[in-house]
Amino acid sequence: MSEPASHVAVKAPTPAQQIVAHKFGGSSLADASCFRRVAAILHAQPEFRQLVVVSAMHGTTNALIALAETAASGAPDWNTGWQALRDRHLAIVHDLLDARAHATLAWIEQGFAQLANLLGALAVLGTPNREAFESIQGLGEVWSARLLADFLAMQGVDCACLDAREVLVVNHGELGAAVDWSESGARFAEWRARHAQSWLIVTGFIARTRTGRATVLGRNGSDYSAAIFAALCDARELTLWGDTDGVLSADPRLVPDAIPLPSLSYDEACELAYFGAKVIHPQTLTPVIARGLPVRIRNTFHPEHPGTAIGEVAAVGAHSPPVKGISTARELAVVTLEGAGMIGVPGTAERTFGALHRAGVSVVMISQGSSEHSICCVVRDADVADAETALRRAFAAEITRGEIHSVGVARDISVLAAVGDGMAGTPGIAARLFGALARTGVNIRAIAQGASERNISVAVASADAPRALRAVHSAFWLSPQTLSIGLIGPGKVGAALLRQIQSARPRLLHDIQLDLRVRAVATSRRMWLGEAGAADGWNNAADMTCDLDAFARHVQAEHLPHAVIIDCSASDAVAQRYADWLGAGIHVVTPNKHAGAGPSARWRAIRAATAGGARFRYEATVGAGLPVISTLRDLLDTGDEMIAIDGILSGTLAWLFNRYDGTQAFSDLVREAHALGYTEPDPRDDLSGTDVARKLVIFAREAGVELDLADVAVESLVPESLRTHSAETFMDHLPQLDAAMAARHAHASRNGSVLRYVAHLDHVGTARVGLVELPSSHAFAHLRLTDNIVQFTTRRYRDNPLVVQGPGAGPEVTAAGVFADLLRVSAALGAKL
Ligand SMILES: NC(=O)C1=CN([C@@H]2O[C@H](COP(=O)(O)OP(=O)(O)OC[C@H]3O[C@@H](n4cnc5c(N)ncnc54)[C@H](O)[C@@H]3O)[C@@H](O)[C@H]2O)C=CC1
Ligand SMILES: N[C@@H](CC=O)C(=O)O
Repeated sequence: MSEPASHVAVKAPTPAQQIVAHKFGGSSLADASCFRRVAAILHAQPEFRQLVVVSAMHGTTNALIALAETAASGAPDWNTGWQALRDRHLAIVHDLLDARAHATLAWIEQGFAQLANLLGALAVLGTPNREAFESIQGLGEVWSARLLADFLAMQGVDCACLDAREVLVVNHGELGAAVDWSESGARFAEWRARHAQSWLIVTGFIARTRTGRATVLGRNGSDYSAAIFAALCDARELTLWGDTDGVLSADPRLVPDAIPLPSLSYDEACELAYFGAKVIHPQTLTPVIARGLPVRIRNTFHPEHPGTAIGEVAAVGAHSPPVKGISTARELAVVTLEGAGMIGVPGTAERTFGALHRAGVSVVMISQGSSEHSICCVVRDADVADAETALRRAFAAEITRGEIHSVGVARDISVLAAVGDGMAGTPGIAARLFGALARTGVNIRAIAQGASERNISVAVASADAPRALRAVHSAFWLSPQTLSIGLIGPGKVGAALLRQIQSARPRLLHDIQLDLRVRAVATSRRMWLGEAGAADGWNNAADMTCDLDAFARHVQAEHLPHAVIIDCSASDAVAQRYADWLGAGIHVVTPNKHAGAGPSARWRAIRAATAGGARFRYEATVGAGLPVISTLRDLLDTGDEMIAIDGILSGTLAWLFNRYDGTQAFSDLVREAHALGYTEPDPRDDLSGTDVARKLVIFAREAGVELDLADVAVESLVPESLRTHSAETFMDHLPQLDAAMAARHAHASRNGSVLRYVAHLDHVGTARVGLVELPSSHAFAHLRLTDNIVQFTTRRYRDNPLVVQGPGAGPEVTAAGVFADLLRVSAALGAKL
């Protein structure tokens, strides 16, 4: 009787004895210096025994396929391409092996002679021949493996080179090339018995069929070869060397700040590998998973980087996010079968997918609502006509009877999938995904999530895919929350805002991963469109005429999820654009009062345009940096009712009347206020009371009181004679204000009063602004500098009104108010504020 298995003395190799496997892709073997780099990496490994699987040199396989196609088409000019490929290989041999190159040159020449024979035969046949094609396609791996082996041997390495076609036997089936493990294992053991060298260099991509014909393993075949040979050698670990620092969290061409993932489980790697993360093909993982072999993805050009470790369970650290990465696939289509005839009928799904199978159509994603009224799937765009025809044929009878009323097709679709083992059992993942898509204005066409909860896939229009990908990537904190910002009006407030953003950017990026990118700046005459993070250099940029359409298009970049326009002008023409921008999903932040106090029809259109989700924030239009609009909103939102609003709403007029004591000219003070940046671009807007009247209209509309600028009774301090001049002429004639102001001041002083420009609004729409004499005991008489004061009398604050007081003008405080609005928009978009 044989001993129980547990007592059999198995002498397992110690880790030190076990072989480690490496695979180098084509980009790692592009030229002689790449070969040297690969050799240096291998020499740096601590392991004594190494298996090295190689791809063809970069571009060789495509060149061979092109040559085979040219020859098979009967075109005589394959010779030029053949010569170029031969010259490239010979040049690398000369560079790598110098005087010791004779033997290598001899086999390279032989190899190219063999290629010439095969191409000649194809040219004579004039038709593509699979056997010849596959022989030709695989030559690049034969050459690169032998060349690396010769180079290592020259360096004194004890190595053997294996042409995988000697041992690796595969059958081609529906799932691709399937390994005949028993025959391959026996052949490899036999070959190994004759080759005891400690380093083995093996050709990737190529194999033989059972009948001994040369064949190839298909897309990413070298990775698959590496996994197969690692399994045959019972390797301890497999490293796939490429040109990225591991598997990235998203396609870096679409998400430039995609991050390398430190670890993934096999399941996560399979999910991510399917689309987007092209660094590993799922097929590669099959032999690896079966043996629990750890895999590492590393960068040949950055070998110090640890890359991504793939194993049975991803290393879970404190910072392991539930979503590891987002993959995307383009060029897809949604096919929908719809009709009441499907409800409760068993076999509809079987018939649908059977028909697609028979038509050779691969199904990328499936979704069916529980009503069973429709079933939809995503297929490759190239297959969509076949899919539609197959379904129409399969359900012809039901379509004729009206039981199925449509086979719908939507093209230009991309699928985006959020992937991570940590998603399973974690509530809120889908909400965050869908919320991110909603906030960036992306419509979802179909949704699928398997019960493994490891992957949520959504189908979206391809035009939306880059924006959707970036939004979702940042929603899961895989990259910063990025806002593409355009600033209109880099005057006093705008310039202060640019400085504030510039100085806060590093902190926001580091602390809360919020990336505020000022990518466009416009004045009325010129604009700058760029990519920089804070528009530092816009002043030196070449002049470009201002075109607000081009400006908005640039700000709403396809590759950035959120766009914000900040209007720091005082322009009515700019305010006219808000509704369009908001309607297009661009958020608007502004201290410009022309929208809030403009024609009421336009105001309603602006508010209506926010229905799609774009935010409109305008706190700095009243009280500059003071929280007055938000205070009123909070009162009303919590059920309070506005009875009256009284106050001093102009920083300029507050400052003027706080300073004016009759001893100096009023006009000198106005000039000073202008220079300090308190006044409107045209100081008459302040002196005429219009600016205060606008603020009152903004308050009224916020409180739900219908009011237009014309409804406000306004006392202007600008004499009739100066109302129609240009702003410059007005400033020249300012002293014309002095006599009247001196008289008003003297009168107030005689009464023991002070002059203050006050505003009053009540819930029935009474609105007036004007200069009044107040007793020196009045609360409004004790303000400092540019202080505004706003007194809210409400149902709750009837006897003792709620008062907000503080600086109400000046570039810095106003810019801070605008900045706070920008951060509120960022928070609404998901920033961790
Ligand atoms: N200065 C302050 O204390 C406060 C200002 N505000 C508001 O902030 C805004 C800016 O004020 P300031 O910076 O003081 O004015 P400013 O005159 O210094 O700057 C205005 C800027 O807007 C630009 N601009 C004008 N028309 C334009 C157009 N059609 N297209 C593009 N750009 C245009 C100008 O070139 C200039 O760069 C105004 O709406 C003002 O009412 C609000 C609260 C306080
Ligand atoms: N010119 C305005 C600026 C703020 O709106 C003022 O003085 O209040």
